Amino acid sequence: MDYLLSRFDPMLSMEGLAALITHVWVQENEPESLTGFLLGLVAIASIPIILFPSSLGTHPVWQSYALFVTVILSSITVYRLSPLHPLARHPGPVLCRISKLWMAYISFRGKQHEYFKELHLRYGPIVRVGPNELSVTDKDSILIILGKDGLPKGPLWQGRIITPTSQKNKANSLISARDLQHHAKLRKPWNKAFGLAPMIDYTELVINKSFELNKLLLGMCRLSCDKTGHVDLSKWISLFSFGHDFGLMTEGDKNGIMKNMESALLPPSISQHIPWAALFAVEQAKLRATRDKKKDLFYHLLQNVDPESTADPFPLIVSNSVLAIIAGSDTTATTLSNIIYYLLLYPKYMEELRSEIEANFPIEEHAPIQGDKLPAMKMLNAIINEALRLLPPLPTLLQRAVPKGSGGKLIGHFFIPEGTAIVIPPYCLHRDPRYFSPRTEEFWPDRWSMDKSDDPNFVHDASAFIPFSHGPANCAGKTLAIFELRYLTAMLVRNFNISFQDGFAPSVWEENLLDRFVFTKGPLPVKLSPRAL
Ligand code: HEM
Repeated sequence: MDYLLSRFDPMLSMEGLAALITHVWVQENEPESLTGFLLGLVAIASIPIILFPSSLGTHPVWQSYALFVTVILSSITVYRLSPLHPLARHPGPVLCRISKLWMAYISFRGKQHEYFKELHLRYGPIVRVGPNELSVTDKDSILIILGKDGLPKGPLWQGRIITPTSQKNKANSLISARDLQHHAKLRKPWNKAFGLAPMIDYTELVINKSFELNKLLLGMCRLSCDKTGHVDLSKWISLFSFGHDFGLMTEGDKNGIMKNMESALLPPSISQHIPWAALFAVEQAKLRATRDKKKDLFYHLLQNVDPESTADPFPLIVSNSVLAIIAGSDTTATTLSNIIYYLLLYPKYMEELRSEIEANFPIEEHAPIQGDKLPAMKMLNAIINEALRLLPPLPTLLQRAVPKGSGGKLIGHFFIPEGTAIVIPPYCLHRDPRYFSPRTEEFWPDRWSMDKSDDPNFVHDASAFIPFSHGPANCAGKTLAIFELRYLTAMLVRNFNISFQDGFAPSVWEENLLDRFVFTKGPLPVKLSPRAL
């Protein structure tokens, strides 16, 4: 005893105690600012040093800090792995249960969607993918989590806040609004801006943009002596989608905006901020506010601004222009490129689709592609759906969270404690044989037109098909996106013969798809020749 007392060090003992108390406090009160949190830790760890300076005679100061860090990390690890943790009953890899750092690494590698699929295969429909996070692939949970009376957005939006330039812009960003009422308020102008009348204006803009792309591609074919253009179709499709009348298709990406945007998707997929986008948005907003009178999305959003909530529409248009660019361009461009990729991989469907398009808009007669006929074209829509099923452009992180103070939520047989984040990964649901089989992993558009009664083993559960998410925070631009997908696919397939360039290994396309919250893609080198000049 005397020996123990003689070895007792008040500074180190208090350091250990401070670390345990800090862990308990952090558990209850999640810090919002990383800098504030780190400064707080240094301040707490310094208290024992200030109170017991005499101990410094026997220990260097760094030992005191090292002990604090070791105790707090060990305490967190033990608690997260222990049966005392509220999510202890849910299976998941040890590294995921200990820390989010492991998932940040997986995210960095870009194959998060495949990792989630492996986890669900190994552990079942509910997997613990983070210390306080679950991933769920039971389709019955979709309504409970994403539906009308579902949960607000999850903590990932805390870190992904776009337009961080000012509080005003933050408060106006629809996609990162975590409070249900605030989200509903911000969503109203978007819903109106995608109503029937505005959609007529947008379809005209999409048709003009498609003509522009058609003309550019034809021009490239004409330039070569064999009338065959060698192009990276993925790049041109991106210019088309991102172009949204920013002149990128005709002038090219002179300022590297698109390139910047793609590289800017990596940091937020790990830590989360895209400041350059705010600058571009401010430019766009100025342009819109001063001289541009086109009846595009910005025009309609401004028309529907709630005058009580935003006297000055500028912050609204800034955050919305970033949102429209980010939410709408990569998603549409990747899906369009995926559709062409699958059609090149499965020429049978290219031919069937071409016959359907020709039957409606014969190329010899120069019949214009009519938007109102597209929804009834079975093969066209089956092909689009099948590409969205296999490669949903937002593959993994549809995230919601049980709010603190709510008391928790019952999801099926499971009670989910407050503070838990829940992910519904479309990529995993879409490739789950419980919902789509047979040929679950194959591109098989016919599944969309088959009659269930033809084959008792045939499963096609469209309620598990959620490329645009579900509920009050689903994709606001879905109608526009679907129109763009239908129109441009029909135009390209009718007007051009398309094939992979020699030497391009098609498998590289899927290898290059990286899950950076939305998919980013690599080049799609194709040969194009006009079907009628
Ligand atoms: C193929 C194309 C597209 C796909 C697959 C897609 C998919 C999605 C998904 C999965 C979400 C997330 C919803 C959630 O967290 O539950 C979303 C949100 C959103 N999308 Fe799209 N999107 C596409 C194109 C577009 C376009 C063209 C626009 C508009 C220009 C757009 C605007 C938005 C907006 C504003 C949100 C946020 C909605 C909210 O938080 O209420 N999207 N989209």
